[in-house]
Amino acid sequence: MTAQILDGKATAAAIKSDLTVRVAALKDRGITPGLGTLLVGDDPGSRWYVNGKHRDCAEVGIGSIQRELPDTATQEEIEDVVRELNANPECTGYIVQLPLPKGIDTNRVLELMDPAKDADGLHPMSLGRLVLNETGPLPCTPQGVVQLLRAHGVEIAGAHVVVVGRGVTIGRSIPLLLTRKSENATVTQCHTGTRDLSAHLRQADIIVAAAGVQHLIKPEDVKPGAAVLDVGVSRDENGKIVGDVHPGVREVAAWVAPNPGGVGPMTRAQLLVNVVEAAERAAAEAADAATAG
Ligand SMILES: Nc1nc(=O)c2c([nH]1)NC[C@@H]1CN(c3ccc(C(=O)N[C@@H](CCC(=O)O)C(=O)O)cc3)C=[N+]21
Repeated sequence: MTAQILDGKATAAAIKSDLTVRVAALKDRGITPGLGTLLVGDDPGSRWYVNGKHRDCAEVGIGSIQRELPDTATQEEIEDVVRELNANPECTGYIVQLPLPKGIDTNRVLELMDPAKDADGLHPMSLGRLVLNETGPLPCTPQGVVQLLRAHGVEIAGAHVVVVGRGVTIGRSIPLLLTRKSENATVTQCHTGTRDLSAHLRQADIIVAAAGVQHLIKPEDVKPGAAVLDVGVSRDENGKIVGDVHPGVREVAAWVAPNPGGVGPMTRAQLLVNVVEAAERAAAEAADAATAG
């Protein structure tokens, strides 16, 4: 039997259709959510992602604010754009596309962002709130993984999840999300220093592969019936995307999130969720202030 597909495209489309209704409701109250992006440099992949985000915004009725700088931009020039987006009332949420050029202090840029406008969930304040179980924007790819599993009825509560990777945008925060009471998974985090990765993988009910190592997850390392999510992105000599999961895994697993077509579209959908929720929070705070005053 071949695995069923965790269909990120279809799930993202359903999320977007729900958001379209919520955006219309905000507009009725005089609020138009707007997503800002700052792209530094002209990497074609990064440009492609950023353009995709603005296409998504147009689909659900969110406004777009696009800012670009050349790859020779200085720390100060980047920070000036961040300050401008912080102050810009049309921009209710924004992202600084990563990675930034060599020599730029990325954490300083992220810390300068208004946390109320953090659409990526990667601001230190947002990550701190996640640790503290407070509400706030969630990191897009990790939350995309959770929503993709939920949408397909894959049991998370009590499951043993093995995450491979410890990058800031994905690997580090997935255990924080999945071990919340609302998810109740048990999580093992593996990385390049893990001694016997295969032994850990064979225990997993759910594998989240975010290492960026081509075909790292082999069929013989997967427990029959497991769910395997491919979040790894590398490129072959022709520039085609190659994931972390060997194609043969489809013959062993019960569920597979392919790459492309799995978690990627969910990342983009969650970005829109964060923008809409930030606008909803701001609207609720404004209404509270009005009644209090
Ligand atoms: N501040 C910031 N936030 C990010 O969220 C961010 C970033 N920087 N830098 C780069 C990574 C990468 N990323 C992807 C988003 C969507 C797809 C996606 O939709 N992929 C499609 C198509 C893939 C293709 O064909 O190229 C798919 O998986 O089906 C992929 C990758 C967001 N990132």
